[in-house]
Amino acid sequence: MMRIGHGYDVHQLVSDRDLIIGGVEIDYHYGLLGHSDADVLLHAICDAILGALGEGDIGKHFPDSDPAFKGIDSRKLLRHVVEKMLGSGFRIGNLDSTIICQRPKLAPHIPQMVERIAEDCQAEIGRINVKATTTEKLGFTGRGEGIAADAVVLLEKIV
Ligand SMILES: Nc1ccn([C@@H]2O[C@H](COP(=O)(O)O)[C@@H](O)[C@H]2O)c(=O)n1
Ligand SMILES: C[C@@]1(CO)OP(=O)(O)OP(=O)(O)OC[C@H]1O
Repeated sequence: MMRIGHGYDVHQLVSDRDLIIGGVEIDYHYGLLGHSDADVLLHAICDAILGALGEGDIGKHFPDSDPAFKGIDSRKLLRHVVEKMLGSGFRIGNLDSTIICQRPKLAPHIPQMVERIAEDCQAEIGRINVKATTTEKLGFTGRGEGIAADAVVLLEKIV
């Protein structure tokens, strides 16, 4: 049996915050604003896995009203979601994702993001794909007001 899920997230870019995407800290003069570390890609991936499991979304499992999640490393949230997935008898078939970001240039950081996501998902590197695109300076991402990410995941039943 297979299950498909999709996730999408957006965070605002502001000064005085670290920029953490895909579990990787990126040197930049703006960072993403959020209750957690605001890792927009990992949030989209959590939502995709939860969606495939029919388990709602990240806000249901980790409410931003709960101080326990303030400033939390989103890799911890992803690992928690992955434990839930494995506990339900599923593993990652493959995962594809896109970071929608005008600046900074993300390509040099993508291999490290893939490594960390694969580790947290308990999946082989070959099952994980991360892409980046600008929006040719159009829209809120193009103006550098925020970064968006989306993710699609296929889960396979463990036999
Ligand atoms: N923040 C970004 C956005 C894109 N890239 C890479 O640039 C290539 C071209 O992007 P388009 O917007 O023209 O689709 C693509 O290969 C992206 O991986 C990037 O490194 N950082
Ligand atoms: C992750 C959580 C919880 O700290 O906070 P944020 O970092 O604001 O992120 P968001 O994508 O709005 O998702 C859900 C939240 O509950």
